[in-house]
Amino acid sequence: GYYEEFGQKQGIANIINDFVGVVAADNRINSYFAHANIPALKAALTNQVCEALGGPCKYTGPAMGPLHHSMGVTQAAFNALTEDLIVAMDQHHVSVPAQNHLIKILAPMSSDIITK
Ligand code: HEM
Repeated sequence: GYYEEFGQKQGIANIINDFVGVVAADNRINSYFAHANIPALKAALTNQVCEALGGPCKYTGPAMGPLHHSMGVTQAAFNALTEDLIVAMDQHHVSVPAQNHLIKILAPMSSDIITK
């Protein structure tokens, strides 16, 4: 399954680690993360992606809407973040079908996350 293709929880954690690094270096969106708790963000994203891919993890944080509600996330920022995730998945040689599977799960969350 896709969970195995991503390298299970450790593989996902490695991809998320690099993804957050790509975001931090991305001047289009890194200002959103200026005050973020990066270790907590990495742990939460790892659990969320692991669960979404059918792994034995559970994301226990707030729902996406309330969490991002006051951040003023734009469509352009959402798209940039998605591009950064693809960069990180490419770096880890995740296959295109597996990448598309994850993007298809995340894309509908944009309606809760984009508020501006
Ligand atoms: C499908 C897309 C997204 C998902 C799945 C997602 C997921 C998450 C999760 C799970 C957290 C919680 C971290 C924690 O509990 O500590 C979080 C926080 C956050 N997200 Fe997102 N997010 C998405 C899109 C975005 C976008 C597009 C932006 C802005 C460009 C953004 C900005 C933030 C910020 C600034 C935080 C707060 C970090 C902190 O205060 O410590 N997110 N996101």
